[in-house]
Amino acid sequence: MAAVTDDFAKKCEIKQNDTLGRFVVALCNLRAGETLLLENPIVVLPQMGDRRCSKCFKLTQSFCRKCHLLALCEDCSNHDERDCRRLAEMHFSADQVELLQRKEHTEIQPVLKCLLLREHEETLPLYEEMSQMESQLATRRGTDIWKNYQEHAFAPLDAGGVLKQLRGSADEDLVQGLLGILDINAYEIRAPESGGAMRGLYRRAGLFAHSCMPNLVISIDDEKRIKVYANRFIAAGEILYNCYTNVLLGTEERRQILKEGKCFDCTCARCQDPTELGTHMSSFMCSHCSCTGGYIVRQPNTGTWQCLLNPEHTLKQEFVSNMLERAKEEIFHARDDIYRLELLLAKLSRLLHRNHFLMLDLKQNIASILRQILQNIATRPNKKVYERKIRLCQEILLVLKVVTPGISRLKAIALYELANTQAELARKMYTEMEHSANDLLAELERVEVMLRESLRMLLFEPLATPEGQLTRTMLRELKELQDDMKNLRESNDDVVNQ
Ligand SMILES: C[S@@+](CC[C@H](N)C(=O)[O-])C[C@H]1O[C@@H](n2cnc3c(N)ncnc32)[C@H](O)[C@@H]1O
Repeated sequence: MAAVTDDFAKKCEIKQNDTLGRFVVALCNLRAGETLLLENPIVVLPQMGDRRCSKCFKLTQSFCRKCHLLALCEDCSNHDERDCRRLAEMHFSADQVELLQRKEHTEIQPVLKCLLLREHEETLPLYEEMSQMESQLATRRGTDIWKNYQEHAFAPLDAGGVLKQLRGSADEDLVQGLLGILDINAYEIRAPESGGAMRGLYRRAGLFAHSCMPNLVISIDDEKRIKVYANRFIAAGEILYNCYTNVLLGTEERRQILKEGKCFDCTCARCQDPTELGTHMSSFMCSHCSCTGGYIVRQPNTGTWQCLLNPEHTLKQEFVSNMLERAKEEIFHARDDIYRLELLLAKLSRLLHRNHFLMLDLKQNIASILRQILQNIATRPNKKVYERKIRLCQEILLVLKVVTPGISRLKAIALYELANTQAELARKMYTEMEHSANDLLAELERVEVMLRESLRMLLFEPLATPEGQLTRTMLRELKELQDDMKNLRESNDDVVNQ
């Protein structure tokens, strides 16, 4: 059952306008890191196309043997008793069950879970609140996603006789509306299997408007409870913004995801700025010979790609789209191969700005492979491997500092990676006698500053999250670092006193 903390009522106000629909503003000044909302989900559902056990959420193709309609894996013996009983009393024929259980009709499950909220007195208020949420029904009508839901949710639910057995009426618009509400409002949550994802719908957390420069951080713990906190000081009256997409994508990509997935055009400061706040995360290098150092950016009003130094130097949209498609494909094929990734990075650096989102993607890929190499003691990596990873972390951090100012998980993790690698390199150089004890101490002092900065951001994360766990590891590592520094200082004092 969804529980909302008092924080939201005390610190937030729900407003409405023509552009945003309902949105949330701060009722009072908020400190960086201050919690605004802790909330349990109304429903937890698989991502589109997946089928998950109603009890443990593992991927499955099995169904409950009593109700026949809700998924239940072989390891679980039961799911919500009320839902099971309600569906079992509908007594579907073998043909109906066969239709409703078909592999391709995965979207039946989310619709059923939502409609079942309406069947019980206790959950009816949740259903009513959920049905107030934005569904973008009119915008989605007749689109591909509508047709997909028609085929894999409404048609089988209708033909299988489920809709007419439910308490209230349920027509095509209701089914499409519920699926729209999930697509527009649900948050991605971690699935039981590593790297997997599913969705959670929250009463209050779904009300925050979007900005590509958000002032909120969203974190969902292992119990699927959402925590929303301020990433910077927020003055009373400011609109509270979450980011619905990946901040490390370029403007066109972010806007396309928002348009297709959430049905609106983002007008935030970053989307309006052709240089993306000076980061050039979507800029091309101007290859005109008279134009060294010129960057070609997309003008948001006209959509033309023009050099900032010389506006006559332009690129055609078709060239840009094809080039990016090709680059994405090459990155995909080069994944896990550090040599190919480095070669691609060098090749693309002649076409794309060093901070272009695809360059950042490549740099993150390379940094992650370098992490694995450095963790493997047997490979005895040389100094250059550490230095390359440090350089990449620094380059990524420079961009993150602009696009995720304030408290940021991404920035905290990049800083931790940098600090860790710098500490390892300093220790290695000391062991190999390339560093004196004083050099090592100075380096570890710099690392300590970075670790503390990273920890200051991660301390707001709930413990039952990967970042919360990382915080524990970091606290231990910080203590070990401080012990090392103490020993180094003491051994220095011994030398001086002799
Ligand atoms: C998760 S809902 C937010 C709550 C919603 N406004 C409501 O009334 O229930 C997302 C929807 O809010 C609107 N929205 C959110 N952020 C927006 C923005 N920056 N610009 C325009 N519309 C926005 C869009 O209609 C979008 O589909």
